[in-house]
Amino acid sequence: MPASPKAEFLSVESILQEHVPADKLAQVQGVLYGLNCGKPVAAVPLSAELSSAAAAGGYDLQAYRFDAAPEQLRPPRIVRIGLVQNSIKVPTTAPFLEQRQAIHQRVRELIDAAGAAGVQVLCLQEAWPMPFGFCTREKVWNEFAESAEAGPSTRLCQELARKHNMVIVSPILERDEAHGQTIWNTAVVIGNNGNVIGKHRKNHIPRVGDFNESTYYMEGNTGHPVFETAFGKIAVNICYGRHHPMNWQGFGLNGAEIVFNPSATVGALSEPMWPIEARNAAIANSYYVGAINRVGTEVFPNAFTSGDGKPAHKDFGHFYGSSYVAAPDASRTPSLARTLDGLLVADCDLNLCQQLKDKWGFRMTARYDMYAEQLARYVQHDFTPQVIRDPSLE
Ligand SMILES: NC(=O)NCCC(=O)O
Repeated sequence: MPASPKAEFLSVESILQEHVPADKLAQVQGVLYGLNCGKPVAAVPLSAELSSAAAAGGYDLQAYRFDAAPEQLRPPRIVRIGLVQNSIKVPTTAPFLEQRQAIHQRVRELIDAAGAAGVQVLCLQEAWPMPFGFCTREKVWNEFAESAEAGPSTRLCQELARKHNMVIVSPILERDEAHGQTIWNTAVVIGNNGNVIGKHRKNHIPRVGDFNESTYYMEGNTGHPVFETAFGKIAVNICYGRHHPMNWQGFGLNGAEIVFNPSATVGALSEPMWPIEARNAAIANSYYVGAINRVGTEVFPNAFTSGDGKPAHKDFGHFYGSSYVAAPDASRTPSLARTLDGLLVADCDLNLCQQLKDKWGFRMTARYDMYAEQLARYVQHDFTPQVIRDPSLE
């Protein structure tokens, strides 16, 4: 009998490993994940202590390495990045403080593991300190919004950034006190000294499926900032922004070397798109992408409808995790599990970005002047599409 689409499985990788004969698996993986410097993306061994802590803590822990070709005039620039995906830890009916504290406790555990693994730049999932209650349209979830500069989640990340000498990207629901308590979907970038370097607000707000986020916050007003950190130039393209190639491009034009894509998305809606979009962005923009998805099924107290004629329900569907890192040379890591919390570690030689620009010349061959001219025309109210109709159709 075919498996029900509702039945959750650990990962595509685990199915391949179980069913593809060992002598064919490397070929299959070579096509699926690409080659980095002519070799499969190599796994990096982590200490036995870290592996035991992951097993005891019930989370997936994987580590890989992306190389660049040796250069004569520059040393390698290797940065160890970490992606964290986590489920909520107590039911959405629990007191909000208890919910946030339980998530904080788990994320502290995962960041401490990343610190012990030597991670230098880490990114958490979208709206990590809260359940993703935006499906409900109930405004009560706004209570989880906090100050980007001084809220409890920023303070926790500042403490951990100092402790581990780590840059931490912390995507939260932001309450902007200075502007009439406006709510934003914001990624706070905390430097390795524990300082807030800056923040980026989600540019594109979904209006699809149960992602009723436009009920809560508006399109961001921070453009495409790149944050120059002690470990490289990073940027954050929050979730639904990954469907917009020009959004990815904006971070590339500002010089990003690593773009994180903290997300919250569910299987029925987007899983076939997930392995493609971030990877394509890495290729097209000659930078690394760390794609992070929430994990687990979150059930809410009150039923809501999806506006599709189907019965009211209390959950969003399954957040399928599957976080991965994609490199500018089209190679990528395998995914973290679809059903477990996880920490993905990847060593990225940033020299690969320039090497791919030199090899493929995507930036150089782009026709920005032509695109700019078309866009300038397109945004005019009297724009008419450039269509040349076959006269024989008359
Ligand atoms: N959080 C969010 O923007 N989700 C939208 C759904 C998707 O982009 O897959």
